[in-house]
Amino acid sequence: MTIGLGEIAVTADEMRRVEERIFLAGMPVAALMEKAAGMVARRIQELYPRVSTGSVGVLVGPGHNGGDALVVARELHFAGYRVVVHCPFDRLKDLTAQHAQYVKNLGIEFLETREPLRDCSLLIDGLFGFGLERALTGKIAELVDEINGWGKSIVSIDIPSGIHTDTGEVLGTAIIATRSFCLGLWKRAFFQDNALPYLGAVEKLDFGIPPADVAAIVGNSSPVSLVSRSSVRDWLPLPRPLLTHKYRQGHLLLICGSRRYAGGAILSGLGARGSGVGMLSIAVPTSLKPLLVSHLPEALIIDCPETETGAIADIPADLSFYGAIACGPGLTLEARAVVERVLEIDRPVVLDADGLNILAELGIERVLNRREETVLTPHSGEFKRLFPELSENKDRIEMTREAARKSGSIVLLKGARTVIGDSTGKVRIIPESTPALARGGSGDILTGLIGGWLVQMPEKAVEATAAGAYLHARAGILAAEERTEAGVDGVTLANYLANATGEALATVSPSRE
Ligand SMILES: NC(=O)C1=CN([C@@H]2O[C@H](COP(=O)(O)OP(=O)(O)OC[C@H]3O[C@@H](n4cnc5c(N)ncnc54)[C@H](OP(=O)(O)O)[C@@H]3O)[C@@H](O)[C@H]2O)[C@@H](O)CC1
Ligand SMILES: Nc1ncnc2c1ncn2[C@@H]1O[C@H](COP(=O)(O)OP(=O)(O)O)[C@@H](O)[C@H]1O
Ligand SMILES: [K+]
Repeated sequence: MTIGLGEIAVTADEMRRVEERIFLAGMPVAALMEKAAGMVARRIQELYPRVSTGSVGVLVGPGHNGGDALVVARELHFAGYRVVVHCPFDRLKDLTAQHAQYVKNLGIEFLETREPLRDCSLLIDGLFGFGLERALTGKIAELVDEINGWGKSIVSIDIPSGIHTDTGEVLGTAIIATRSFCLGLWKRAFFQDNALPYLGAVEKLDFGIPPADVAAIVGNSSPVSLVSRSSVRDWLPLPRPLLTHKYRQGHLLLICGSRRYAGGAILSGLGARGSGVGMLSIAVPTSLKPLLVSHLPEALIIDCPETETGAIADIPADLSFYGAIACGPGLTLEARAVVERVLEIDRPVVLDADGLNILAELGIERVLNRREETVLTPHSGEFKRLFPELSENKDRIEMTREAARKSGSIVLLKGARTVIGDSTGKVRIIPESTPALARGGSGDILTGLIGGWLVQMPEKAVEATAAGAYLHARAGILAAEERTEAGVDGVTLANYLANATGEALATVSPSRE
């Protein structure tokens, strides 16, 4: 897209309004369906060649998703596939009904019952698209459940039927697709954790939506955008100026660890190292100092007096000396006084783990009026403690947006798809990641990494947060590709950060020549 929005993820309502503009401008509805479904049919032929594919069963719903499916059935039939159609609905929208009539007249078999679909090797799901608003029930729900049980390859058109386009919720039940072709613009569900198990491999088919129409509908609101490699490249303060020195490349203070949780401090330090930060100081309980020195020889270790149980009691340093502070991993709830002190300082702060749990005890108002940016990085459990009134919401995108607004902070909600909201209402999503990161310690790396970028670009706190989260996910993906999903421990993940950064920097940038 060239409208300055980058890639965005839209709601069903936004998609409908964009579509309406296109129709109003004169594009016939049937022509748009022909374009979109034609692309689906071509991709199916590429991915499932006729010679190696048995018969194809096409599930047709009552709306235009069903119309798309009928166009696909027709095109596959012309391409020589054996195609059968199952449409368990009496009333179809006009355009869909017309396609159904033509497909019947071509001699394509319409199955009365679902049983014969078992003989197909590929199923096309055109039951419901973004028009689905209520739960699947009765015979349709039974059909979906039975088909899922067969374990066949299923290609969903636009979105797996039964998935809510915006929230990704399962409405009653939903098709578990092998592959989903999202039509035109990414729908939000493609980035909602709830929907991930249903989507299979995902691909967007771009059938030529004028950017001006997208901008007219989405541009003036607060769009949900996807963090891309090229945007990360543009945000990172790299390459560095030739004339620089370590104090110009940011001085980050990490506050982390306790006698009980020493590893969190090391991993946060390794994450910060991955940002290339100029100077790194790490405040830890005094008994952890030798350990930290041995793992992070370049860091200045501030040994802090300890409480009886080995938490940081106080930090013997002027906190305003540092460019930014990242605080939380492994602290335990005993470090409350330390977190209170950090929140008083006019410096950008990243708060994670026990830093967040302590903030939940103090009350979220504590960060509302901070003069410098606060970045909160909760996983869903920490989010619930911080924003209990929002946690009933099923929509991770909207709940992150609301949390950011309420706290006047940048809120990064961790998960399979990480969501970042800022106090202006904008939301950014990390579009891909790997379950290899679902492992203790991955989050500690992220805290240090975001802190490291934040201190190098304090005036662009949202971008620093988004770049950190993007590179963290990419490092996980690259590490898992080489070492399997079982091989991505925290230290390994930290080592792959440089690969992820290199990959982002290698993206071609015509504007930078
Ligand atoms: N984006 C684009 O530009 C393009 C979009 N295109 C395609 O159009 C699709 C959207 O089409 P759509 O609006 O007709 O809605 P769709 O998803 O087919 O379903 C709505 C139908 O289902 C019914 N229904 C709903 N819930 C139900 C339930 N639980 N149980 C039973 N029935 C239920 C509902 O009936 P009603 O609520 O009126 O009773 C209505 O009839 C989109 O996903 C894409 O594939 C392309 O062709 C061209 C380019
Ligand atoms: N299924 C998953 N897919 C992708 N990323 C995941 C998944 N599960 C967890 N992650 C990522 O791993 C990290 C875990 O962080 P966190 O829960 O704080 O763990 P810890 O505190 O043990 O390090 C987060 O960045 C999160 O987004
Ligand atoms: K569908």
